[in-house]
Amino acid sequence: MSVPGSFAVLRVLWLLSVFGTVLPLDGGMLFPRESTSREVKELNGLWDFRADGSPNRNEGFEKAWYKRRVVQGLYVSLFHRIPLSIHGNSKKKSGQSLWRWLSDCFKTVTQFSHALNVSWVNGEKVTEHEGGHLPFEAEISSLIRKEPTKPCRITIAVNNTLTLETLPPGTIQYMNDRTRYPDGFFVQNIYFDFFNYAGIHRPVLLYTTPKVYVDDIIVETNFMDNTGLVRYKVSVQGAATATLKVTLMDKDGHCVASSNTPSGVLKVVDVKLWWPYLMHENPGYLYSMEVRQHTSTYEDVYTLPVGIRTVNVTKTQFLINNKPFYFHGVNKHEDSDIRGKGLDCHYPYAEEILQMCDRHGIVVIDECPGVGIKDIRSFGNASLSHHLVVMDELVRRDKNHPSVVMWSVANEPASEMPPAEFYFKTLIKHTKALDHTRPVTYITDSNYARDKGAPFVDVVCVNSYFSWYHDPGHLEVIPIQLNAQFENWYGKYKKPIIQSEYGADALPGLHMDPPMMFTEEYQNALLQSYHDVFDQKRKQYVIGELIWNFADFMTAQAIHRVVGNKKGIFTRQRQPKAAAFILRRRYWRLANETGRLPPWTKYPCSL
Ligand SMILES: Cc1cc(=O)oc2cc(O[C@@H]3O[C@H](C(=O)O)[C@@H](O)[C@H](O)[C@H]3O)ccc12
Repeated sequence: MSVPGSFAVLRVLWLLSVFGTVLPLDGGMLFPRESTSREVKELNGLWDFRADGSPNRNEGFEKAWYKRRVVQGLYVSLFHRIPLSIHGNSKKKSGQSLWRWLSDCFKTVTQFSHALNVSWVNGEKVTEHEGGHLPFEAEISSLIRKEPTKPCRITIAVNNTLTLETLPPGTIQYMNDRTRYPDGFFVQNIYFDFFNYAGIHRPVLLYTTPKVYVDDIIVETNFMDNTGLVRYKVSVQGAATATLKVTLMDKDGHCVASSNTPSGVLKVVDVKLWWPYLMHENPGYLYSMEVRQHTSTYEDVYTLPVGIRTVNVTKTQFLINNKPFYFHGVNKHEDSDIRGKGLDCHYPYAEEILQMCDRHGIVVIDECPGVGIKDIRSFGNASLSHHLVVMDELVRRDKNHPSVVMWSVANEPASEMPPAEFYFKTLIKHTKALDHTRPVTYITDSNYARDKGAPFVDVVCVNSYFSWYHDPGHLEVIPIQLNAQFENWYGKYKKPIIQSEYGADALPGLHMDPPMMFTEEYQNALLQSYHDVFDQKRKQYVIGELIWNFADFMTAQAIHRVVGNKKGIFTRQRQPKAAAFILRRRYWRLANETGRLPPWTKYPCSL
């Protein structure tokens, strides 16, 4: 790590807001990978943990906890949930936020030639970041200790308080009626339906680069006939000039194209396109782009997986490689029984998950944490500015994933409110300016006639819960209401439509005939009714159906949540409910109709 002439960079891949300022977005955010010039160390495992429960919630800063190990006798692992909500008592209104402090100490790790001595870093503040869903990093070479035997300490303070201007937004509400609540009692109000976990949820990584290094790579792909076109741009930091060698290799490591310039177009003869699973016998084909830069003193090597594919939208279709693609699958949440929030995630998915999707040909709509924008005050300039930065961060992180075919800027905002028009016009224009190769959407549950942001999206994504939240128990309304939903949206906007959420809660093992709400039979019947309508409309302009939800997940406690949301087709422990079999049969039927099955799928996937 302390190789002479190298930078050490601390990368926090995910935690809830650390301090409160937005950093300017310059530089790349390439996923840290090992190479002959780079080392990566994962700092996962047990961290010391301390919640700041002091009356003004500020003791950690006042007493500079970052100057020593934080100890409370409670240890948490990165991938263990920290099920602390911030409901509780606080004496002072100004200091309502509950900070959690985590520290990790370590000594030299043998595979590195020098001392590995990093911390926050050893009492020195290195960075701060607003927003809990996207990675940030800091260069810490100057803070690394020189003596290899001295332990090093990283301290991170995290705070999951949500305000009107955070993403997701929330409010803190004090309950001042002393006949009903104790002194200082407050609650965190949220407008979304998942548990507001605190803590570090994704890997913290320490990695090195040479002082002159490949900072970013942008890749855009296309093809003509059987020639693939890979337009690329490499940014180098640390030197005004550097010599570059860009080599594109196929799966067998054979060079298929190369260049010596920092930007250009690589031509790939007899290209193997990146195809979604079930659209081709060989889905998820990835080339490797090796970028090798050197000066007289430094050499850096970074290898990026590259899938060559195109995405286009017409009035009625979503085209991948000019072939109609039908979205079908699950929405997933970052939640499971043991880990709580971890790598199996949402808003947005973890980089490791996107890498897996790249490899397997799983198509992803990449959504930012703009969920629960319900209060009109969250459409103000401060919120919008932050939202633009979050989209910068998301596109910067995920732009090179072939699996990511569309950006979603929000989920179920109050898009019928007047300020939503300017808000979404600006946000979508900004996102398109960041990436002109992908369509942009947000997920709406507003009425088609009143939605103010829909004119700006490329694909209309609609959530609806007929015979659940509306007309509960009346499955017979689904054909009429779902048909009307589609006709209304398409009639007004002439854009393709995805049913981005539909579903019903089901308690595993609860049965009734005739079906009643919350039984497995009701969930089945509801899905089947929706599917009948999808089967008519997908011949026209409906381009997808995404079930809510892959698995049951934890939420805030509420009278309509029975230890969390039970709309999973799997339980929170990933055991199937009856609906999982309905979905499996349906997806194989769709695949048989429209797809290309890899040879190994013949068994056990027959209907
Ligand atoms: C009360 C309610 C009514 C309604 O019509 O829709 C709706 C949608 C809600 O959130 C979305 O649906 C999922 C669900 O309720 O199961 C959520 O988990 C998801 O995050 C939301 O996109 C909530 C409540 C209502």
